[in-house]
Amino acid sequence: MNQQNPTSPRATDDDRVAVDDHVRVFDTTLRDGEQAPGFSMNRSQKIRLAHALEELGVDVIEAGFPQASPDDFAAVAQIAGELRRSTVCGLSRCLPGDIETTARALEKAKSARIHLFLSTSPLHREHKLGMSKQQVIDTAVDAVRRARALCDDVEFSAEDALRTEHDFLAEIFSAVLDAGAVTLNAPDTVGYTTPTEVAELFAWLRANVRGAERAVFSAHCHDDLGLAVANSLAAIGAGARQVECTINGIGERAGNAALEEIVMALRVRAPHYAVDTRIDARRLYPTSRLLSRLTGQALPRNKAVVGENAFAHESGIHQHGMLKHRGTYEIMRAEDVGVPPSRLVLGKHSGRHALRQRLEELGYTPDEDRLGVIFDAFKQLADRKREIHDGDLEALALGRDPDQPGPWRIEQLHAASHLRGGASASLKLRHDDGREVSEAAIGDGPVDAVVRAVERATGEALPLTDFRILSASEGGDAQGQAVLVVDREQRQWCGHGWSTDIVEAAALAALDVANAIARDHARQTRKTPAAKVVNA
Ligand SMILES: CC(=O)SCCNC(=O)CCNC(=O)[C@H](O)C(C)(C)COP(=O)(O)OP(=O)(O)OC[C@H]1O[C@@H](n2cnc3c(N)ncnc32)[C@H](O)[C@@H]1OP(=O)(O)O
Ligand SMILES: CC(C)C(=O)C(=O)O
Ligand SMILES: [Mg+2]
Repeated sequence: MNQQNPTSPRATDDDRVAVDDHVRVFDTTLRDGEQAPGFSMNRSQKIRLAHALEELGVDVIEAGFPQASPDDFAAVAQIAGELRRSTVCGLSRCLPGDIETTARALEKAKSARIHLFLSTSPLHREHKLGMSKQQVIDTAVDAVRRARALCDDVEFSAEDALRTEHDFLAEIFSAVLDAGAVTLNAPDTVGYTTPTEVAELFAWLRANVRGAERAVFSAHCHDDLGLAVANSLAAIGAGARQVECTINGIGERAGNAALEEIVMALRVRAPHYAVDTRIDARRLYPTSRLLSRLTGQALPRNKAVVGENAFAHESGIHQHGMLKHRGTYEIMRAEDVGVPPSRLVLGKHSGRHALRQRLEELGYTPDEDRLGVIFDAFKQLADRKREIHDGDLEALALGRDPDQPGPWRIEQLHAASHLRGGASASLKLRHDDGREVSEAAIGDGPVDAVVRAVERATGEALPLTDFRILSASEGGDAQGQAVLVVDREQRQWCGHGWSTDIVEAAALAALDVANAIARDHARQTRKTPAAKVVNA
């Protein structure tokens, strides 16, 4: 591959242009994020996310690429008309038609930006655009002038900047700055650069672009080598004062730099970076969850800052430390990024300290001998199940069979799929208090029907936000694990069911949630204190 190896002259400290300590957050979830396969959103979803981004405190929202389609135009126009605090930006090629369309889409914005881009690297100039260096400069300058005639705030991006010759990059940035651009973006379009290289480039540009003191330099890093956040931070360290990023790091190919990671790196390591954004970090988790829900794309559990495991601890040694002082194993507080308080997950790696703490929170105070018996049973159970839930613990504490924590148990189940779509299910449940209930329901498929039947029989609404079947063992008679997530009363309930029959696994998972809700209501009547991790 024809990789450029541009020289990397270094700027001396004396050459540097003074910069302020505000890093502008330019969010491109609705443009670069949305253009990646699997992440497209309809207009009303985009509007919803745009409002959430404004609430989050994003400085600039790239709302779309108005020339791309009538719907993209309409979404950008509606976002421009509705937002009042964030600048609304539209992406545009360096073509008169694109620029006019983008300006029209932004007409109603309180604060608007046209974002022009044109490739500058030799590979793109030669093979993609078929343009000489001079043609690239002339096209960019002409476009910036046209855009400035329609909008005061114009950003220019040199696409594939990180594989562009440094002196050509400085030349084109100087020219577009003269023509009226305000923000100069040097994107690592293909995620090729490294932190050292990107820092050298930004320092060099600040020293060598004519009029650099008037410009805001911007970084836009892709994650092809998993370096997007590190590269963005390195650019900020070298004077970039705008960072382009996306919620959950979604974006073209491996994605863009994750907004929540950059924001929290700058905040957690504040003395190191000495700059900050205006993001309300407590909105990070809700915004991340909203995006996942809108796109239907779940996050990996171990995703930094906003993943399910980011503030969860299962291993005994960590839990012991957390119970003494949470700074032992956490560098930021869950509540500061809007995540519900840290939780100790009980599983096969947990120890007695965490077990005792959770039992006490549930209202059980076993003596040392009894705790030892419960702990042995807990370890055996944990070897079979991935996570131990409160219902399991209560059953162990009460000496009941933890696989059937109740109060509802399935006595009979029947489900059938119908030939031209649809399915029905009927079941009989028995309650610990002796009641027996039989119910039937229809649904889009057998899983839907069985969940509806559990709802009717238990009287608990189960609005599903996620349903998955995982293979829990191997071979032809593999056990399936159904995982079912319900959002209710501003809480998330997660149920599990195991069976070789996936419909039965789904019924058990639905019953697991209905039982957990029923037990929670019973517990609240007993006024048991809520779980918490000891202070920092
Ligand atoms: C790095 C990035 O993320 S850039 C943004 C990428 N995002 C997208 O492409 C999503 C939206 N895109 C689209 O909907 C379509 O590509 C459209 C509507 C913009 C254009 O569609 P078409 O006119 O059919 O062109 P197509 O996409 O096939 O090819 C791109 C054309 O734009 C030209 N082009 C590419 N970048 C630029 C630019 N920055 N300035 C001017 N022209 C450009 C190409 O040379 C090519 O021109 P040609 O048609 O004269 O050969
Ligand atoms: C349009 C530009 C900024 C881009 O997305 C890229 O180069 O990655
Ligand atoms: Mg990009």
